[in-house]
Amino acid sequence: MEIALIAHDGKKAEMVNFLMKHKEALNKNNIAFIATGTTGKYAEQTGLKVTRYLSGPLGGDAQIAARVVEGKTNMVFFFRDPMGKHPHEPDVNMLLRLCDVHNIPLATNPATAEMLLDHLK
Ligand SMILES: O=C(CO)COP(=O)(O)O
Repeated sequence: MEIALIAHDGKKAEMVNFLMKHKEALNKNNIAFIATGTTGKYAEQTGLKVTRYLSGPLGGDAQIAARVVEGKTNMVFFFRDPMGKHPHEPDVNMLLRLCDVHNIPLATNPATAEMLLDHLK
């Protein structure tokens, strides 16, 4: 199964904490990780093997949205920063919308991501 990891700048620390906290579970299952560029770099620092796409503002969200549409990505952890303004907001909304269109589980905060992860165990 493929899980996409994405975090806005204000949420990258939460993503790293989440990945560290659940390292064992994430490594135990047969999961392939993909990520937007900078999130992927942070995720790699936790020891995860990650395929990195472009940074969000350069089209990384759109690349991951395409994988969702193609049925390649099975789950999305997108820790959005509700306090931030993002130049690529249309891409962000597109990804969120397409997860709903294709019924792909989407966690926009660590609490929900933990519940999804529990389901995988
Ligand atoms: O902007 C993002 C999501 O919309 C994330 O992109 P980065 O992981 O490259 O910071």
